[in-house]
Amino acid sequence: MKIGLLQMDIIFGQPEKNRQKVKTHLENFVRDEYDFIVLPELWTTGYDLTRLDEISEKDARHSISFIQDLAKEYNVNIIGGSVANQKEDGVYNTLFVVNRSGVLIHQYSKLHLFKLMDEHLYLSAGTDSPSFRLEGVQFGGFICYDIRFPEWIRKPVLDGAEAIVVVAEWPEARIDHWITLLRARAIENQSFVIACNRVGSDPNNAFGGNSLIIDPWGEIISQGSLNEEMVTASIDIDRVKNIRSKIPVFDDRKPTYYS
Ligand SMILES: NC(=O)CCC(=O)C(=O)O
Repeated sequence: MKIGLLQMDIIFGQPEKNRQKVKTHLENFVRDEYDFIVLPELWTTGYDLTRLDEISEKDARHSISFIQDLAKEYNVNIIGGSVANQKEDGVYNTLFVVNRSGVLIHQYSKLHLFKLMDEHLYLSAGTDSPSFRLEGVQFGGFICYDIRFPEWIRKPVLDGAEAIVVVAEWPEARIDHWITLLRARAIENQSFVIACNRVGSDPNNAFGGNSLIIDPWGEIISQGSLNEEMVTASIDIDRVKNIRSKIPVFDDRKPTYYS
């Protein structure tokens, strides 16, 4: 299973320019025949939250159909990062997943809003399940700040997830937390972690790249730099079974004592 994390810089508040950027990157990289491409959090708008009324999309329609076309054209599954998704009752930060045939198979709106970046003032928290299944693999899909809540990441894993996908705009100032938390989520859940962060900066933050593909033993298989690039790795999902049989954490849990 070949994965590509599109660790891009995001042009602040310019959805059309960002879509063009993604298109160009895919044109340049598709020859490598990926199975999964992952985009970062809020990749159309960045954190231009004060202008969301103007630049967010009704039901994320435009970006979803854009990703659907790319998925079909390049025969690749796309975890379409997240986009600012305008609904009747507010704007959500929504991750969506499109399969190779261009079918939208999953949506998840960020549950934990990050006050330090003003999300609670402009965005609404979602209530969706993070679980989805694609190409015979069970996934949990999360957005940035969510990784600080291990009990939330655990949920899809208890439902059978073997890989955890994360899309993010994580600042460079806390990049040690990003790496440490993601390695911990991989080790404690004995799952692959596939995490795409952005690079570059906006008026408030410089972002830390370091997109990561981590195996279920916690080893980093591939790590991004601070530059715009495609971070890639091929993973063998059977490694999950192998690690889980070596240290049977899931058999040894004592959930009756945990609440
Ligand atoms: N976009 C986010 O959710 C950022 C989360 C973050 O920076 C953190 O430290 O947590």
